[in-house]
Amino acid sequence: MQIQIEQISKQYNRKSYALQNITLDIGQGVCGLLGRNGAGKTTLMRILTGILEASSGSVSVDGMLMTPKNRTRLQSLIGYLPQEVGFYPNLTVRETMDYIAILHGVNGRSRRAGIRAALENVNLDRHAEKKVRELSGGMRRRLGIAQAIIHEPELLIVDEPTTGVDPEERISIRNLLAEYAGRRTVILSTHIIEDIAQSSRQVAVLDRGLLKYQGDLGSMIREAAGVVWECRLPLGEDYRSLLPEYMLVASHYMEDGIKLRVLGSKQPPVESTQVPPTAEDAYIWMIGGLAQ
Ligand SMILES: Nc1ncnc2c1ncn2[C@@H]1O[C@H](COP(=O)(O)OP(=O)(O)OP(=O)(O)O)[C@@H](O)[C@H]1O
Repeated sequence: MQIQIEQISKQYNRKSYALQNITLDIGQGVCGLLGRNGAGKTTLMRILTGILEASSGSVSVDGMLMTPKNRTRLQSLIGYLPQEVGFYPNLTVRETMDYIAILHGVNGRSRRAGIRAALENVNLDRHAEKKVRELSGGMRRRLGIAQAIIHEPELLIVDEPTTGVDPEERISIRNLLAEYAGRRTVILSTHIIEDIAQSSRQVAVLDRGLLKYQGDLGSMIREAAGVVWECRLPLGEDYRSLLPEYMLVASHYMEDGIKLRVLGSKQPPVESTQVPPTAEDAYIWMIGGLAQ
């Protein structure tokens, strides 16, 4: 499936842009949409699903423009997992799926088979008779994915699927999304680089409504070549005043000093060596540093 986003802008008010002139082509596989809170990820995803209208620009899916006339047809090809899904706590997993399948118009025998397949896909089949209120955070996220794939969409859009889940669940969610993307397109938003590092063929970085990068992860990492430094400072030194122009990636306090990983185009004026960039370095470099 090919998704073309052309010059999309969105203003919720007249003062600022949530998205500004975003042009992005997305193909088969996992596309990681990276950005910190407020970057515009949810806004872009909602526009892609047809829930929200852009202020200007266009979206087309396999050549079909997202217009009011085409919306229902296109939405039948799209599955969406928002950040928060309002499940009924007293329904069981199976009842929840049944309810959602009916809303999608999946009926009869194909409904039962579809529910079974979706629950198997997310490893919830053994918990089908559990009440939603008895599920862990990670299991709820997996139920969210199951409801989004009940109609076997060609395009699956998931908004921050690993937020608030433990590390083991996070890996399991990443794997099942990668597996789903084997034959289809998955757009996954996150602010956690590890969520996309293994599986994403394409990466897009949003920052304050602007598209800072689109391409593959390897090229994104190369963008930060030559700007990553490991520095050593004596304990007690204030690195913020010594290195005010550098972006901090990590700091480690050791018994014999402070080890820092910083980003900057020139060698820092302290004991330092240049090191190869990681995906995280490249991401922080692109968004101009982490919020302090
Ligand atoms: N309904 C709304 N009305 C007004 N402003 C909004 C609305 N929804 C989002 N915004 C603003 O648009 C910008 C982008 O928000 P958006 O939720 O798309 O970002 P995000 O990258 O998904 O962040 P998060 O991960 O925190 O959800 C933010 O400045 C946000 O405050």
